[in-house]
Amino acid sequence: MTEDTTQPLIKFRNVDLNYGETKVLKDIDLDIEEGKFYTLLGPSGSGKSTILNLISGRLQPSAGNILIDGRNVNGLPANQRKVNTVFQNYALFPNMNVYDNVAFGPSIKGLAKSKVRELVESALKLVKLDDLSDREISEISGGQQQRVAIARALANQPKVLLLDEPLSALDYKLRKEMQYELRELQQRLGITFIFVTHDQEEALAMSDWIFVIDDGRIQQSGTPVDIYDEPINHFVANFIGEANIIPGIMKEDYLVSFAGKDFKNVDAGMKHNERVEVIIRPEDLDIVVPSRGKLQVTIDDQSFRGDSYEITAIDDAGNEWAVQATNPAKIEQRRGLKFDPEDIHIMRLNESEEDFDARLESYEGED
Ligand SMILES: Nc1ncnc2c1ncn2[C@@H]1O[C@H](COP(=O)(O)OP(=O)(O)OP(=O)(O)O)[C@@H](O)[C@H]1O
Repeated sequence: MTEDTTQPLIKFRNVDLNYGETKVLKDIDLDIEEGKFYTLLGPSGSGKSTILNLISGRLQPSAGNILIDGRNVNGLPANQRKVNTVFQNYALFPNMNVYDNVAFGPSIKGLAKSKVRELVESALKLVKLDDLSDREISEISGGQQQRVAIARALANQPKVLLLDEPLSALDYKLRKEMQYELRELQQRLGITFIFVTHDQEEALAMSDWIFVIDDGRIQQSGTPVDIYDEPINHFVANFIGEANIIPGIMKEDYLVSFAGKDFKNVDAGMKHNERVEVIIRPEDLDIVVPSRGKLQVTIDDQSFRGDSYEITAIDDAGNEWAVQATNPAKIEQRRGLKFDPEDIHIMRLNESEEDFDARLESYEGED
């Protein structure tokens, strides 16, 4: 295996941010590489925008170091960083037309008029607004304003584009379209995007890499598939998609006990009889005739979700299971729950991200 010696574009090492006595960010370590789509995902108040503000230079860390391109930027003001931000409210100038909004950044840098024109035209083309450059901001739609905000940031030719919940003001359909467009734009330009959202579906759909933030800490980082399939703790499992989380005991490698029964699974590397939490996603459960079920359940509730039914079933040990099913079930009927060994995911209690990664690597290497 060849060692990857590429230097991350942005590095946080042991970064804290305090407001007086309040610790808003705690011991943040992160690496951002060039040319990828990163997402900071977490609930309101978790610290996502604060991380963006530290990257852009609007805030300075209370402790720790931030490096951009290998250079320590602690204390370096925002206007000296090759970073631009697109805000949730777009922060456009309402009294200027589309062209002038986009031209603002390059113009105040004192570039020649012809160079400004070139940058503006190219940025507007990228977001497909080149035919609206004379329109006033009040004469374009919300989705178009969103694009102007992106074009305005791109006209500054940033190495990194920071996007702070840029889609949250859009309706569902437009939001889906813009998710696709942003992802496509990032891939075409090859510049680094760092995108903030509290919407897990959006994060899973758009990102190369996700940092899940809660309570001022990075809870887990990884690809969307890794985070969905192998959440490190209760918070991540609940926040990313829906999850059934049941207490269990790892009796030995590849054998877990929960709901009063033993099941084969695919996890290893825990202590003998270690207490764990077991996760099974609702879409990985099937409702079957009782004789084919691994667990016996009674149907408790169900609701129609357009493309599926969400069914709640209670097992004989009293655990409640959410099941995503294509067919309806009958309330109070006795049924079986079916799942495969690989659908059972195990979380240790209080495992650090380093230990978690090392354990996954060591037992995945055994196959
Ligand atoms: N100027 C400030 N003074 C004191 N506390 C602040 C200040 N700005 C932010 N905070 C606190 O810092 C924490 C993190 O805020 P931040 O804006 O980074 O969260 P967020 O994850 O981006 O939330 P949201 O999704 O709601 O924008 C919050 O608890 C917030 O109340």
